[in-house]
Amino acid sequence: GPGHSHWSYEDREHWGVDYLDCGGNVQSPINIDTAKTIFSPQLRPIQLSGYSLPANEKLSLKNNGHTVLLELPESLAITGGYAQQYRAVQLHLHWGSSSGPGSEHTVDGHRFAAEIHVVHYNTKYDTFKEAMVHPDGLAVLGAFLEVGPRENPYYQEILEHLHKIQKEGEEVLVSGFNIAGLLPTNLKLYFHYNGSLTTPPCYQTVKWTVFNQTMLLSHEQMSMLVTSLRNDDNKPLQNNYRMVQGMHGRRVLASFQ
Ligand SMILES: NS(=O)(=O)c1c(F)c(F)c(SCCc2ccc(C(=O)O)cc2)c(F)c1NC1CCCCCCC1
Ligand SMILES: [Zn+2]
Repeated sequence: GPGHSHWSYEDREHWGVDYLDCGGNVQSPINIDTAKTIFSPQLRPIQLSGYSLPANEKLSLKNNGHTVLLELPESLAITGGYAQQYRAVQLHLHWGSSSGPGSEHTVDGHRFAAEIHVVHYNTKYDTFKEAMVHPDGLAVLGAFLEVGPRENPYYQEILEHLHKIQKEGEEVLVSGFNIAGLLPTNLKLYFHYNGSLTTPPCYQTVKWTVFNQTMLLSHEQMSMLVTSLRNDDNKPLQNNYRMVQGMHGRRVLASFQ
């Protein structure tokens, strides 16, 4: 992955020593205080294109020691809701453990069981690496995951492979499917704010969208997510979320009242 020295969620308080941006004022994740959000009717529904991939398209699913990461082709694009076009790079998850939740963003202090991030870059830049150092360079679509009454077939497309990539560095090819199924059906209701990558190098170059509608997985699926993977110390890969960061005067916009 991108060259950076060893870091872990245990020493998250020291990231700012090696990575200056991690100590900045435009950091993510944040607590979304719904009493302080600004209703912004000009925020249009998010529109996705190219998200439905044929089964003969093979995608790399990797345990990188910090999360499970699904590489995405640039044919997936955000074509509505942002001022410019963004194309997909990868998606990954954040989760807790069997004894507690692990979303990165919180809403009114509530931490959800887990959270998906679909990372995109602004196509006005030639490459993702170029884009990720510019303030309008990245767009991440986030959604919360909770336990619900039945199995989620879209998440099963990822979770059913986790037992093959238990160790850090292991990867497997998975068949294409409709990636949009990993995100809420209602793409009109969301929070929007300027923030950062939630991992070193913490670049403050992300326009965040956090959907209001939560994704539901079965209890068995959530358990699969929180127990299958190991980190680079061969310990359980759990609680891979950063603590919420200060707003420093930032406001969160809401596309709904
Ligand atoms: N929430 S987030 O979007 O900030 C985020 C995290 F919180 C993450 F924790 C991660 S994983 C840690 C970074 C990393 C490590 C190894 C590899 C590899 O071996 O391929 C790749 C990445 C992770 F990959 C991402 N997304 C990445 C940010 C890391 C640098 C650029 C890669 C694309 C976006
Ligand atoms: Zn993330």
